[in-house]
Amino acid sequence: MPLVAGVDSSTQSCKVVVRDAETGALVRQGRAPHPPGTEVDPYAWWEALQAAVAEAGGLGDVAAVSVGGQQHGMVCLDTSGEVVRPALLWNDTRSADAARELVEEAGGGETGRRFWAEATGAVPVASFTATKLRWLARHEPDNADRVAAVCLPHDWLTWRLAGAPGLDALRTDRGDASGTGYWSPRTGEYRLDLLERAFGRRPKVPVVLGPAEVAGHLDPAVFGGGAASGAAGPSGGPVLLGPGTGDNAAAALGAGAGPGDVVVSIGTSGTVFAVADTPAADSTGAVAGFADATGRYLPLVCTLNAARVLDAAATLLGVDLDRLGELALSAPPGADGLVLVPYLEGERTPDRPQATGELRGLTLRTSTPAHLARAAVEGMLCGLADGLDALIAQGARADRIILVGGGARSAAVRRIAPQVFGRPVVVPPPGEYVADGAARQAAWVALGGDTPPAWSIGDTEEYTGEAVPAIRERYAHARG
Ligand SMILES: Nc1ncnc2c1ncn2[C@@H]1O[C@H](COP(=O)(O)OP(=O)(O)O)[C@@H](O)[C@H]1O
Ligand SMILES: O=C(CO)[C@@H](O)[C@H](O)COP(=O)(O)O
Repeated sequence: MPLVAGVDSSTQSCKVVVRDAETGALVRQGRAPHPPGTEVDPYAWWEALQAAVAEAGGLGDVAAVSVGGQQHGMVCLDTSGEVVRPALLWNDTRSADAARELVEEAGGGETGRRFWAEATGAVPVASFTATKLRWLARHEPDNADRVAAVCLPHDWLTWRLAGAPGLDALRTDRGDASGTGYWSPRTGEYRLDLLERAFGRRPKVPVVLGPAEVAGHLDPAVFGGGAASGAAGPSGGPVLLGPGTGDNAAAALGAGAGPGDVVVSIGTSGTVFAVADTPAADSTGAVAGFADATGRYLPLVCTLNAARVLDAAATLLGVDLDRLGELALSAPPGADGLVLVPYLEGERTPDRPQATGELRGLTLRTSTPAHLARAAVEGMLCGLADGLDALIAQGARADRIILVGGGARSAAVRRIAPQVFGRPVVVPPPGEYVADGAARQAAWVALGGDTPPAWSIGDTEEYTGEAVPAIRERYAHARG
């Protein structure tokens, strides 16, 4: 019974699961928080990973480990492998002007957007690594001069697990490479010319591995040495490191998404994505044509405002998340016309990095905690419903909608989602689907084979409900 470990180094926390490689059965798990903010010292992720591994009972008996991580974050390293500056995260919008510049320089308007969509699968927005590099070159030239290599959060953590053995040992995978803005999912090659266009030169980038290739071996020294601390695999051999991937690609693997499935993930980000056999190139910029973790593609829509909209509404009302959900369910569908456009961190889809949130339809009748709670849940879901429309417009089938992420733990979200989406949603048992996907990849690396091992995700629950079109109509009017 070989064991494997999967890591989810996401925006708010690090989660580690240890599972049976063959059956997928959960053996143990751990988690540790990440610091807040959109600019984070990567060593904070490293410390959280170590704490989460310790809580999960160490890695001494696992055959392989894979890391799933928040996408796009810019981790810059100097020639000695030291971090040049804190990482800029996917939800840091300071590079919005850089994104606009890159589109302008490619011809602007539809021409510029089409250029990028065809070259890299996606139109640049502030989230993507290429725009952050442009920002760095413009605003911090001294730091930019020190950059010898650029990589992403999961690449850096995998490299640290290997003992940080020199910049040539940096590895990534197709899924995360596809969120940089300088890698083409269609050709499977870097576009170093576009990296140079963004940054002014070509720092080293990680080698892109195939879905089950070995990225290296766990360094015996990283957890203090000795087999019990994770120095050696169960048979005394080295612990394999999987290629890892971006958190959404890992969630697709963890939730067992297949043809016809659309995954809606409600974490810090809201994402709507499908596994596809062909790459996407949406010049409107709504759908990012990423790659997945199995050799296929992952067309994806991402909003900046998801579970934290619920956190913010709960704070405003002075209640916890369970009470927020009860309040939301006690108000009528449509909240009697109260609409929250929840652009609390600006927004990425639609591309409005400077936007702020708006509450519309306040009356004496709607000025209640229940109405506000309902408007928060509905507003967040409306942003995701727009994403679902965009994905379908790009050819995705949506035979089944699978709801995952921290926000899916809310009964109100699960019950209101069908009214907003106009379709039933399927909810797997509460779990850490990104970490699970990373673990499934690790099992694939450990066991070999052409496809990942077949793991069951357990019994799903289906939530149904009549569509309430007025919710989206009023939202569309309010968001403009
Ligand atoms: N019972 C719950 N009801 C509503 N939201 C919840 C609940 N439990 C967790 N969450 C939300 O989940 C979010 C974290 O989700 P997660 O998927 O772990 O995020 P990330 O992967 O971005 O770090 C938090 O913002 C929190 O509000
Ligand atoms: O930017 C994207 C996808 O393009 C985000 O989905 C990040 O990958 C962060 O994910 P979470 O931490 O919210 O799961």
